Amino acid sequence: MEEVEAQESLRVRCPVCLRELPESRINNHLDRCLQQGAGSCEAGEYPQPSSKKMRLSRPPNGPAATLVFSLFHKGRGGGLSVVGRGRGAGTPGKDGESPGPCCPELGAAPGSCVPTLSGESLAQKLEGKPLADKLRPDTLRDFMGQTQVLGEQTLLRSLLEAHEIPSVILWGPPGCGKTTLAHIIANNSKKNGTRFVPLSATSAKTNDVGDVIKQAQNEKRLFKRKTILFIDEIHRFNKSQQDTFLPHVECGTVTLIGATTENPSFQVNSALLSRCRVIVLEKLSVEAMEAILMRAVKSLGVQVLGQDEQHTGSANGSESSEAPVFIEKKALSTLAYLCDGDARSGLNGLQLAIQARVTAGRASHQSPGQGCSSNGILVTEDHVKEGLQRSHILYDRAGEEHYNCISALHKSMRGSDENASLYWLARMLEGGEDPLYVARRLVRFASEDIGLADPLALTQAVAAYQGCHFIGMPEFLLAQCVVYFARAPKSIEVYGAYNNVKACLRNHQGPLPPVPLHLRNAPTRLMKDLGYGKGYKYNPMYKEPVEQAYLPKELEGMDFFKGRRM
Ligand SMILES: Nc1ncnc2c1ncn2[C@@H]1O[C@H](COP(=O)(O)OP(=O)(O)OP(=O)(O)O)[C@@H](O)[C@H]1O
Repeated sequence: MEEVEAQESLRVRCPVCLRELPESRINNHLDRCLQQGAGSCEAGEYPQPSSKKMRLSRPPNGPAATLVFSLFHKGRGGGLSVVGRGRGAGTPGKDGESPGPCCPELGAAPGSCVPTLSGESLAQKLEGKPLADKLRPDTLRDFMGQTQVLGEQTLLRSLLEAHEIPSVILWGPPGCGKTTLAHIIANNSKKNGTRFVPLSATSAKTNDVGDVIKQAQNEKRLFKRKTILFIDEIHRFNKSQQDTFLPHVECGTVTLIGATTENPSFQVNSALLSRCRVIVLEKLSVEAMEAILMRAVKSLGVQVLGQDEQHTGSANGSESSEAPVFIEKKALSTLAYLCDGDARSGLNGLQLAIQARVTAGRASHQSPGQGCSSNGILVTEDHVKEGLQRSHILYDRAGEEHYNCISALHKSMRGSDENASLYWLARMLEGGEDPLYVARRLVRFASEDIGLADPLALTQAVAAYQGCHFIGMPEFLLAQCVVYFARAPKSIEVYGAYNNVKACLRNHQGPLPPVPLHLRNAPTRLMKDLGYGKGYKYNPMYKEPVEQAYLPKELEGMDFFKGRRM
């Protein structure tokens, strides 16, 4: 009797649904949980997430495997999310296959599928989640470009086809498909029962990682099931957070997929890096972008107009009562160019342009004579340009581009190339860079690179910095300063000499030499008695140059400007 009570009081957590149960019931519960799916959980016994951030959403009649082992949800503020794979707008059908017919003739890459977006009207299709999210591909067939790492005969492709996923770091610029690729790997690996757990390093805590690891250990031990841990923006974890999963990657408890826009050699713990393959994704090519955009317009039911075609009649034979929508082919090509290899920007730009036109079309329909054509709505190249937030396209303020551009500006000024200097400045400011960030760099440049060759440069830089505080967009103010600096004579004399002093201090063996007594101030009697200030020659009292040592004895004759003793 006592033994039964003891068993009842000992509670263990089911590794599948995370529910805590008496030990005596765990085996039966597990069998049900695994064989019949989440539905086997008795009423009211559906798992409660262990952490607040953990979301377990259950597809209406989905199997347990779908509940626990899938899903991939991209969210920038995501935290730990193990999300059930519901069939929302644009989500694929069973087994990761995209619904809807394969339509290679639509201009997308051969074999690509056009997802059917839910919603009756175009306006409804454009509502809710961003188009880029709705259209995130689930299969490699719809993943465009990046053939250097995913083309036929590449290592990664063979591994994916063999369901052998090594630990990888996906490194590439924003919107090039890192999360999408991880999403595809998730779908792929689900087929052999591998769990996929996504975390976002922007909000996940070390405890969240610990929870995932614990669960992965249980899964491995009890069911021989593998876990893939996807960490978005892995560079945001500090080195010690990265250390928490290092041993578990090493012993195979989890396969790690990290995504980063930052150079992993600086941002990822070197021990971790040496256990992962680094896959470098590139900005998407214009052709790949065109294919992505083409897939998007087809999924929206928007018709593409060639150069000389007129927009008449209904788009795509739509029977809907709303006006048909057309887009110029040129508009798509321009968008593909301007989005600078960032598919998210391209798709967002397309969505904004179409949305704006549809809204304007509706308004003019209500008050005729304001530009609505009875033949339908046309989206042109200009509309698409408007829809693009250039700031998000040309320049990535948070990423590597930020450092690349400021470095290019600094070097152009140093090289006295006023055209290049202005170009890099404009590229940053037009891309939305913080003017104060540039101004601070100018202050540094004035002292490091111009120095005493033109001491006024520093005054200019500080004035430019202050000016930035006074006016909204101080581009001309900064431009003036940048051109002044590009044209100014340069001197690194002080910069070099100071570095020599720093090196001298760093390399000094033993305690630093004391300040010579004659250079010390002697405000008290005691200090005077100790010899402070004794023998000091007050220069204004002498007509001729004063012979006096100012450096410690050991450094006598040192010339930091030449970096050696005289
Ligand atoms: N290679 C691709 N093929 C098809 N669609 C893509 C591709 N890359 C990106 N996309 C589209 O762009 C959207 C954004 O891509 P994704 O989230 O994968 O970018 P990312 O590289 O992870 O960016 P970030 O670093 O900003 O998170 C996806 O939802 C998808 O619709």
